Amino acid sequence: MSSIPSNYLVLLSPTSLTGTGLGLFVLWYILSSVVAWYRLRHIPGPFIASFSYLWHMGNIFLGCASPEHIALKRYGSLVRTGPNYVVTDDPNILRRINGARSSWPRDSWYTSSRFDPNYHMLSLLDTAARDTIKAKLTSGYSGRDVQIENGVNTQIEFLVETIRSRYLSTSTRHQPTDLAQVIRYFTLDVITHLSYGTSFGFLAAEQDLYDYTNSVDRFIRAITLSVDIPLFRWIAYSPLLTGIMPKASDKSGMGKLIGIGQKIVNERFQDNEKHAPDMLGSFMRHGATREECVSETMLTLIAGSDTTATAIRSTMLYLISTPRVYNRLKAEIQEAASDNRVSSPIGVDEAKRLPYLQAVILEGFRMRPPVVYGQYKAAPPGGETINGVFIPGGTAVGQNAVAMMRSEKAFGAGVDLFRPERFLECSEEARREMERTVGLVFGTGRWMCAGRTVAWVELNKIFFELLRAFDFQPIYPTKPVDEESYALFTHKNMWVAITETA
Ligand code: HEM
Repeated sequence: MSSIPSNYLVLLSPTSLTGTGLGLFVLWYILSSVVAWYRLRHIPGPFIASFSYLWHMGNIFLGCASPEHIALKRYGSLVRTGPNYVVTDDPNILRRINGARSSWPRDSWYTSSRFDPNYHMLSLLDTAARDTIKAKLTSGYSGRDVQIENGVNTQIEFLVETIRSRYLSTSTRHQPTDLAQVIRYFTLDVITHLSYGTSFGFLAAEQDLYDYTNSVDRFIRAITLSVDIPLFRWIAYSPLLTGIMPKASDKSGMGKLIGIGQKIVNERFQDNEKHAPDMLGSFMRHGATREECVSETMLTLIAGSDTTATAIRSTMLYLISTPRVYNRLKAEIQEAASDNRVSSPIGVDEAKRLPYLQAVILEGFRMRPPVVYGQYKAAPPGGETINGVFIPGGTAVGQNAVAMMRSEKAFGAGVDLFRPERFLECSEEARREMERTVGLVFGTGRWMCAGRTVAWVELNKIFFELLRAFDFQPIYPTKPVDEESYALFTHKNMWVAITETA
């Protein structure tokens, strides 16, 4: 019997097999990186992003996605940020690829907004399936079936009452207040009130119920990695990790909120209670199933709390650090209130008649568009040429909202400065165009944010009511807030002293 020569046995030893495996992996990595680089080599961007996701990973680890995306302006309006990612700050490109008749579907980037086994409107890739579910939800989101303004009024009144009773500083009492957290609780209460007919009571409890906001903060890096990096996305949604995903049976975190939502939905379906004047009632009346109602009401909370909170906190931050703007807005508010031109809380129609308030809201969005980048759509199979640049089929093209909002072409000089006057010192036509561009923070076309009516109602009321009742002063002016940015912003430690309005 012939035996294997000893020099072949050496080749089969564990050390040499590991070495060969490693070598093959390195070879595969180099070849696939070259192939990835080659495909989109004509699109400029950071070199490291042309063959790897390291540019994104760096932003995620350092929490600096916003400044890094703003800095991409130097490469032009179509910039490569990953092997298959391109972002744009050109409003016309975004309108084109997101338009009602566009043939660009959602890229697989969207799947990772899923937080339980069921898909919701935002995570569905199939356009027809997403349109079908959207049709069942539209009346709830748009306010046709839900008294959005009444719901927001109730929560604003409660916020003002709560600040007055708990967070007020006087000449004899110093009461530092973390406005970042107060606003986060407010937006959570608004959205749960509108969705389920009863707020979950974050502000009343004056604490992070079920450790929800803490758990979102703790996992923000892991969540963003699984959103942006295909390999991490695959791992996060593989059967390997189903055990660690949020579950309705969890005692805390997102799972706990899913559990509470599921209980409310189950009770409604048990009693066939379809008439409630909230979003859940509307979804049921328009034929959403029990599972769809659980996922879609939870989505309102995920999509509608930290986004709106970012807009409120950022605008408040710029207001309290810009005395000229603060005083001018305060004067407009006091004049409208003393002339009895406004209700209490102010109505949206009344707020729209206050030009400076409107300019402040737009400028706040411009300085900090709550969704920093993303919303990638996939180029159709044959590819498409945009502004003279060929985009091969399957390339994911997304929005660089922060760079778009800092465009001199769209907003004139001094784009890094908070200056609401830019919306007032121009022709009506120029103002309308700037307003249209700011509106892109909600996306555009067929994919536009479903909850923008809710957000606009909140924003039209909150600054007026906060500044009508109170004055705000940053306690640490050299570091008024801790801010990080991923696909969304996070704000912590926004310590202010709040006093009765002078
Ligand atoms: C200032 C606040 C907000 C901003 C800046 C914002 C921004 C966005 C953006 C950029 C998108 C994605 C658009 C795309 O895919 O191209 C989106 C989608 C969505 N937003 Fe908002 N949003 C805000 C508030 C809200 C609120 C309050 C709600 C809930 C009441 C909400 C619910 C949703 C939903 C359900 C989607 C998915 C829509 C779909 O799949 O068609 N958002 N939002």
